[in-house]
This record gives sequence, structure tokens and C-alpha cells, in this order.
Amino acid sequence: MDQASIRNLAPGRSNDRYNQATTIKASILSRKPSCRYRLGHGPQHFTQNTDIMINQRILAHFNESAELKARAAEVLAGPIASAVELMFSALSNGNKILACGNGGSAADCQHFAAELVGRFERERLPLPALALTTDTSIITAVGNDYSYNEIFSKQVQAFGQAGDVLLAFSTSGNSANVLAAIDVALERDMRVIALTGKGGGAIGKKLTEADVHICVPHDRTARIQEVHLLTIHCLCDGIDVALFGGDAND
Ligand SMILES: O=C(CO)[C@@H](O)[C@H](O)[C@H](O)[C@H](O)COP(=O)(O)O
Ligand SMILES: [Zn+2]
Repeated sequence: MDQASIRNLAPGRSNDRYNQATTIKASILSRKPSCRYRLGHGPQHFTQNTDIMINQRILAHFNESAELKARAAEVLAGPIASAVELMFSALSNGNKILACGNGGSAADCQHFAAELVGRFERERLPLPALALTTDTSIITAVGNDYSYNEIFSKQVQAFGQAGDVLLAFSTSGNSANVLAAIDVALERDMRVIALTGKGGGAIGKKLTEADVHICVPHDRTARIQEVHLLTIHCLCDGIDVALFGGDAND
């Protein structure tokens, strides 16, 4: 390309290719934000405004999460302590804990089971906890042959025994498969510890006096999940303290 052609590509010059590029750029920018970046077409760089906006949002996420955790501690300390007592009494009686939930809450179930079967902060014998979210053959077979609403309840029917605990996670309190698992657990004389948010939804209405409801006082799923994770660690710590006393890692 000669110098004159290159100069013609610069802004302000009348040039078909330049005008065409400008039109394409304007059309990309006018789309919904999620469509602006052409993934897979080389590196894209943030504008300064995007960079500032992202930083502000990160600070807002941290602040909102910290504020909620401080506020939730007041309301949730009591129910979390009751949940520790329920779990400890079930485990010392030779019973086990089954955990269910969807999406991020499925990850919470696995996180909790890993810390009971493996360890939290202290060396101890493995404790029996089972995440009902991990066997893809069971989940796809039951989901395919029956319904997705039964993927947890069938497993509670298969593994749950009187005196076991169902740890049920749902930020909305309304997931049908978690509700069905709670129904079966209650039928089998298991106790339920429910971690919810958004007022507790249908789960809150289903629980009995013998169960424990840990309902995060917030309406945003991500924030609720963050408090659920903190709660999982409080439960693991509480079980260790009940087993060994409170003098290690304080
Ligand atoms: O992690 C997130 C959102 O932060 C999602 O994966 C979320 O867990 C899923 O949408 C779940 O299906 C939500 O279910 P639930 O918490 O209302 O029972
Ligand atoms: Zn999430």
C-alpha cells in the first residue's frame, strides 16, 4: 500500500474502507454491552472508563459482602450453633450428613463434605458426609427417567436413615429438587438443616421445630452464597471444637 493510500485510511479522510470500519465499530458499540467484545478475534483492551467502572464495582462487592457478614453474624450465630449441636449429636450417634443444592450450592455441598471426610483445620478421623451432587450417572439417569426434581430425593430415599441430617442449600428457598429432598428426609425421620436466603421461600415454611433454618438476611444470590460458605466453615469449626475443645488454631 503506498503512502497516499495509507493517509487516506486516517480519520477525517474520505475513504470507503475507513468509512466501512467506522460503521462496523459504531454498530458494535451500539449493541448490548455483552455483545461488544468479539471473543476469539485477538486481545481486546478495556477503555479507561471500563477499567474505573470495574474497580468501583469490585469495591462495592467487597463492601456489600463485608457489611452483610457483620450484620448476618447477629442473626445467624444462634441458628448456626444449633446446627453444630444437631450435627455433632447425629455424628456421635453413628449417623451421617447428606448435602444437596444446585449450582453454586452444589459446590457448597462438596466443599462441606470434603472438609468432613478429609479435614477442616485439625487432624481427626474422617466424618461421614456425602454430597448428593457428584454422581453424574445417578443425576442424569434420575433426571432423564423421572425428573430433575427427583435427583436428590431418590438419593435421600436410597441413603438416608432415621437420625441422619440433610444439609439443604437453596438461596431462594424454592428449588423444587431441594424441597423434594426435604420432604423425603422428614418422612424418614431425618433432621434438616436448611441454608437459605431471600426470606427462606417454601423451604422456610416446610421446616419443623426439630429442624434448623439458617436464612441469610439478603436478596442477592451471590451475597447469600458468600455467607453460606462462611457458615460451612463455622459448622466445620464447631464440630471440631465439640470433638476436641477450643484451644487449637484460635
Ligand atoms: O452460583 C450461582 C449464582 O451465583 C448459580 O449457579 C446458582 O447457584 C443457580 O442459579 C441455582 O440454580 C440457584 O438455585 P437456588 O439457590 O435458588 O436453590
Ligand atoms: Zn455463584
